[in-house]
Amino acid sequence: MIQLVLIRHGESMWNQQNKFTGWTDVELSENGLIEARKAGIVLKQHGFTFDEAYTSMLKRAIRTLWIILHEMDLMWIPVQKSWRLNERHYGMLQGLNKQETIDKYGEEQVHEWRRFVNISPPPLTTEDPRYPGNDIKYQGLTKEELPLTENLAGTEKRVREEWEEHILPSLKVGKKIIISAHGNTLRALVRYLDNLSSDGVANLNIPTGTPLIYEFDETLQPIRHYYLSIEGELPPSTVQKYVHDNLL
Ligand SMILES: O=C(O)[C@H](O)COP(=O)(O)O
Repeated sequence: MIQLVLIRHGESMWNQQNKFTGWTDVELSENGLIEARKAGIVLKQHGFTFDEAYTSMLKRAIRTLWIILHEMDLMWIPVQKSWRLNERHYGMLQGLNKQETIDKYGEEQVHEWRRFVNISPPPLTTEDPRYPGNDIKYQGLTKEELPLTENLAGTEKRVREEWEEHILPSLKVGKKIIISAHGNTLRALVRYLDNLSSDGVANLNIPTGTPLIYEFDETLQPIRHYYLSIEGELPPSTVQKYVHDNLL
């Protein structure tokens, strides 16, 4: 049986302030730092270890991974950072408070922007300071790869590229892998792994800082998945969703 560990970064400063974050490079909150440390302790206590790690270009996911690997004395393993694992880009919504956006545009429009696969929030212009083309982290990306906004289909496409190009080949040769990423990139991966419809993940909100363990058979077909806590396995249905997701 092959295992894969997925973890959404610990609570960020903008999760705490209920703001649309996307590619904005915000820090973890104090609570998020504690969540990341707990995740490392839980994974170590339950006998997990890793050969490789994958994360995004955003510090909230990178620092979550660093804290976990530090707790497990695994800071020496190779870490692949990729923009393809970045959170979904939220366009002009980045930096806006989620509740204020609902008050302005209505719950239905905000739900469409957040969870409809083929709907994108209003786009940035290339002059906007939030445009990734103005960020040295993304200097290697083509103009087509640099988002002004993004729908979930676009997020899924780039996550699948990273999965097929780097992560799956490593799993196939028996590498033990952890992926530290974001709410929508992990929803995209879960949808792909479990072959779910877009409706199947519309109400799936992956909690921050809680290890999600996937088990595969020898043909890399998913057998089951569960969240891991100090007490052990938690069925997905029992996991306390992240607060801000419940606000919307
Ligand atoms: O980018 C964000 O704002 C959050 O991390 C995910 O937001 P969502 O749950 O509204 O997609």
